[in-house]
Amino acid sequence: MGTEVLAVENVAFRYAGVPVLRDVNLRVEAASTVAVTGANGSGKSTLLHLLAGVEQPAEGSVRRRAGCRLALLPQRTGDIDALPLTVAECVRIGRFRPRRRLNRDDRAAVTVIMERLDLAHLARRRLRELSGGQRQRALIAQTLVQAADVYVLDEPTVALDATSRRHVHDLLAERVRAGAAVVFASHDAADATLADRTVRLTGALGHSVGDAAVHHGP
Ligand SMILES: Nc1ncnc2c1ncn2[C@@H]1O[C@H](COP(=O)(O)OP(=O)(O)OP(=O)(O)O)[C@@H](O)[C@H]1O
Repeated sequence: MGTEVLAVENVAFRYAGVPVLRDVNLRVEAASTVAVTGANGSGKSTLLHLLAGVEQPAEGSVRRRAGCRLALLPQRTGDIDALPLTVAECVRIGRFRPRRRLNRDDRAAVTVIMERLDLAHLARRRLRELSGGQRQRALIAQTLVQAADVYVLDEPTVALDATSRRHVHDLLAERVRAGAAVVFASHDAADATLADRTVRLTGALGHSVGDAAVHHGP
């Protein structure tokens, strides 16, 4: 077994008393990929928020390895579109540290990720002037430019064309080969074939109670 970076044990979660997840168990190891699948409303985003510490479980525990650096790509909301940010500024935010200017490594990482995600020609364009897929690429770049031990991505490729999707898959595979863990949500079962392990949230009774079934291997 690999080194554990994140673990979810017997977790339950409720929004204002309404159960969304129960009995969820998940172990995330370094240098591995975990897919979280399930229908709309089954609790994928909620589970990712618990992993990232954005939400706290009602029951059970979420453990993160000490010092674990986590980069989160939230599911797209309209909020970001209203910000007066250029693509380059959006990506640089991924390297932001309080009271420190971006150094040469930071700037090089920004340049590389923008090239890899075909964003260089859009660097000065404002996010709100972009197509949905272009904007999603900018946000993925902001996440992947971070030096993280775990990348948690909520439906990263949902708005992307086949070429961009392949670029993102290649980048994620590289991060894993370099020792990071990747956890991503998808409602596309085919995406799960990319993962070493899949957590399927079944949304029992067709509504919002998700049970996790963990399968090993693609
Ligand atoms: N802030 C909230 N307050 C109350 N209920 C919420 C909130 N966010 C999500 N829910 C509910 O929790 C359930 C799980 O939502 P979640 O967003 O985790 O699902 P999902 O699997 O990510 O869905 P999708 O595939 O549509 O993105 C849904 O029934 C949803 O209505």
